[in-house]
Amino acid sequence: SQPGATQSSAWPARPLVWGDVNFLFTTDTHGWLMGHTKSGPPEPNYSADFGDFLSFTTHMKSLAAEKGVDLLLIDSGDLHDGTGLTDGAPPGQPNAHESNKFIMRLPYDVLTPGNHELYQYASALDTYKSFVPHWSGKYISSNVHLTLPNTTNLIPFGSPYRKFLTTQGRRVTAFGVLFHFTMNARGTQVQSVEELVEQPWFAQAVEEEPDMFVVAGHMPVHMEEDPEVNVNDWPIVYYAIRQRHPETAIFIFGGHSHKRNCTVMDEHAIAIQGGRYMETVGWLSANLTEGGGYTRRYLDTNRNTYQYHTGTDEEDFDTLEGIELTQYITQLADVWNLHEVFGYAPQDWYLDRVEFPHKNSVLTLFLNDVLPTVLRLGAPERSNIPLLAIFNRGSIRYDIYQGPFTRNDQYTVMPFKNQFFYVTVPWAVGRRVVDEANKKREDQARLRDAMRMAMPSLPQPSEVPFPLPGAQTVLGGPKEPKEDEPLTLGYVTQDLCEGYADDTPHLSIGGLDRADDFHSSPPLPISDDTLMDVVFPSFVAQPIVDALNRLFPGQNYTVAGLEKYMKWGSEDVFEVYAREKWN
Ligand SMILES: O=c1ccn([C@@H]2O[C@H](COP(=O)(O)O)[C@@H](O)[C@H]2O)c(=O)[nH]1
Repeated sequence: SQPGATQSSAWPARPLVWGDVNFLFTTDTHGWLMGHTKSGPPEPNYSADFGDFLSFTTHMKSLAAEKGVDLLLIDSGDLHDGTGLTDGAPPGQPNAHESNKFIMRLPYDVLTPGNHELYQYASALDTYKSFVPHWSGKYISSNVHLTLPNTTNLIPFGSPYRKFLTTQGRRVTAFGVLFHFTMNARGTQVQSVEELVEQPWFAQAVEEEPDMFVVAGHMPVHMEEDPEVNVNDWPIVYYAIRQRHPETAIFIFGGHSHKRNCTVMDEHAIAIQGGRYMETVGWLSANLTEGGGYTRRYLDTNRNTYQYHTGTDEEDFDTLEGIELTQYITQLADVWNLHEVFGYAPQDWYLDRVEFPHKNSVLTLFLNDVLPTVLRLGAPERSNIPLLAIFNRGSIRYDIYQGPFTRNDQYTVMPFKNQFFYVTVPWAVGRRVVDEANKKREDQARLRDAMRMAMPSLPQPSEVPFPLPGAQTVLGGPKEPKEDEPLTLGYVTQDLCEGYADDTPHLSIGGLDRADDFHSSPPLPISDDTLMDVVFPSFVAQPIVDALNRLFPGQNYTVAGLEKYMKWGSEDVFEVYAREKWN
């Protein structure tokens, strides 16, 4: 792991149960290739870096070969937007250009893009040119297309599908599916999942019966409250395959909601996903031959986990390639100055453990102090005009831990490069913008729910042989800790499949389901006709402009007509604040 990373003191509770077909899977890694290096709990649980992960997968592939079984490695997308390694490149270089070279060192069998691969055309194009070719067909994007500069023809972003033989000779048909993402950059195209399954090439690819279908997709395997994340179109893919092949094994690997979860779809189909930020490596094993059945496990990403499951120790765990990758990651972090300290955070602030406006919520810190401070510093000439700052919750991505606050931390909290725009309106209008913008989101969610109700519901699994024979230890609810075994803080997963699936038992860190909605700074004691500046990030300019036009008819606001509030963008905000207040 990276120099200075605090190692975990926790260990897995029981060995993995291997089947004849096994999977390791990642999703929503968002650039956390350095691992989590802080000492505040639960960070040490996730302290392995991508070099460690490479050593782990190498040992696991060897174990699979020794056992004469298959082991496939899958990723479900969102490789960048989340740390300095992916987003801290010098100006002009597309996100993830360097970090993608690290990912290319891993022996993935199937990868697929997430929505973050498509926000910026420059990164999408760079992925297409510098990353996709390396995978020789393993990077699959069944419903994503792109146009090359100065052309109009849509071409597949990755391969539309992949048919291959596993090392043990099993025939696999694989697809890669992204939810119907609509905020993608001009020059990229995402087909809806309904449209995808109607394509003649899709029907043709599905026609021939393989030993198993493997579908990696950037959509959650469960329903979510938040309309931005509640994009579970898996039943459409599932039915498209099931109609033709009633009993063929289907393995679905989801993502996007940043949670661990699992759904049994029928006796021969299961959908599962790991969490986010390289905190989880998922494990799924199945017997295709002896009466079926599955086991699953959510592994914490630390060296204890990796060594325990590969029967290695500090002496023989690291492979040369793993050590080399760790060193390359360290070097890039040094070259990009990611450990430069901007200030010292006086306490922890959490994203998901407490609710806004709790004093330990990173959202509270951001709205009540960070944003007002930085906006005032950034536009001193407007400091006599009252200010309402609006932001979208999804732009804040992680906790802040007490101690040195570095350039890398700035990217883990707020990686996006969005400008701040403003309009000057009477307070009577300004105070209603946030509610109005959120109302529209709720309307869209209701519409989507109505469409979903029109879809056939999933069959109830009957007598699903879960888990594999020999895996009984996995059942029976959370493992009781031994009296002398102190539990560390971490995830305690309750997914939709049978039994207990966390690999290492923990005291629950808690976690809240939140919508990615709009928030604003506290109300002002001013009269309705006082003019004020409403400031918001460019990423949400369209919904805010729409809300303003509904509230203030006749003004005809347009995104193109908006002015920048200050020179700093969202990626600078925490640096400016930490230098000002924590230094
Ligand atoms: O430029 C950007 C791009 C995205 N966001 C925020 O991120 C979420 C999507 O993140 P997921 O990990 O896919 O959930 C999006 O809804 C925005 O809130 C941003 O702020 N700026």
